[in-house]
Amino acid sequence: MIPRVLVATAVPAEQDAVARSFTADEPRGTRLAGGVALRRSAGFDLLVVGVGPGSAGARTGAALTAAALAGEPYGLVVSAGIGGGFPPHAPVGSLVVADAITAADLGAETADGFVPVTELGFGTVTHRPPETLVRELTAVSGALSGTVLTVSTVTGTAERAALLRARHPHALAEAMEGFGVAEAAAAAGLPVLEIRAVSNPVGPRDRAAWRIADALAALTEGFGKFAPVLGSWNPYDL
Ligand SMILES: O=C(O)c1cccc(C(=O)CC[C@H]2O[C@@H](n3cnc4c(=O)[nH]cnc43)[C@H](O)[C@@H]2O)c1
Repeated sequence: MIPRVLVATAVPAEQDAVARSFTADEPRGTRLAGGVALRRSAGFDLLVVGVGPGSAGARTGAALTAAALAGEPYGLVVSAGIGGGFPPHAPVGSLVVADAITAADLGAETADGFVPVTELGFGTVTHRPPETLVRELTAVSGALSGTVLTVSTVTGTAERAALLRARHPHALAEAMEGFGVAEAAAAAGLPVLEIRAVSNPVGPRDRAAWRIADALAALTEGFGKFAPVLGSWNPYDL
């Protein structure tokens, strides 16, 4: 059976960019418990989950639970939107499909440096999307694949960017929702993907220079190529 797909974006502009890739049918809205608005388009359900991992995790979890209780469970969850790219690995305008979704700052600072929660005996800091699906998506789109970090604070200095790359050598991008969405998916026993279109370099803050329109266009173009793969993906190919 073809899995139902939930696509979580932080803000409506990102949702619109995803929806623009579906030329086939008109979206229709549904209201879930707690006032969560769900937009249904071309077989995909699109949900605005807010900025940051807490909001993203809570709203994604609510939508997954509501769907399961209604007897229409999802089979796949996608965190999508714009993000910062680590230069020169992920240039502005490029598209990144996460092969690992990692909480970059979930842990403790010690005299010997940062310690992730897993080394303190708690939880997880990384979720891994299905390898076969990541391979197929990069093959159809030319997207990059690597680690996407989830941060609660947008990186604003070259020093912080270098520190994150030193700690996570496979990191291509950072954003603020992926790990929250992934935690909700994992709690529901579902696979997760994260897709980011790079709007700005990770490094010294220059918000005026963010190329948001270019990144949103890249997201639309990328989703146009991803949608047929996601729509026909068989979870048993995991
Ligand atoms: O102002 C707009 O038109 C607009 C349109 C779409 C999105 C935005 C956002 O500001 C979304 C914030 C969202 O972006 C992610 N993001 C982007 N760059 C970074 C970064 O360098 N580090 C961390 N996160 C980044 C993040 O996921 C935010 O939720 C505005």
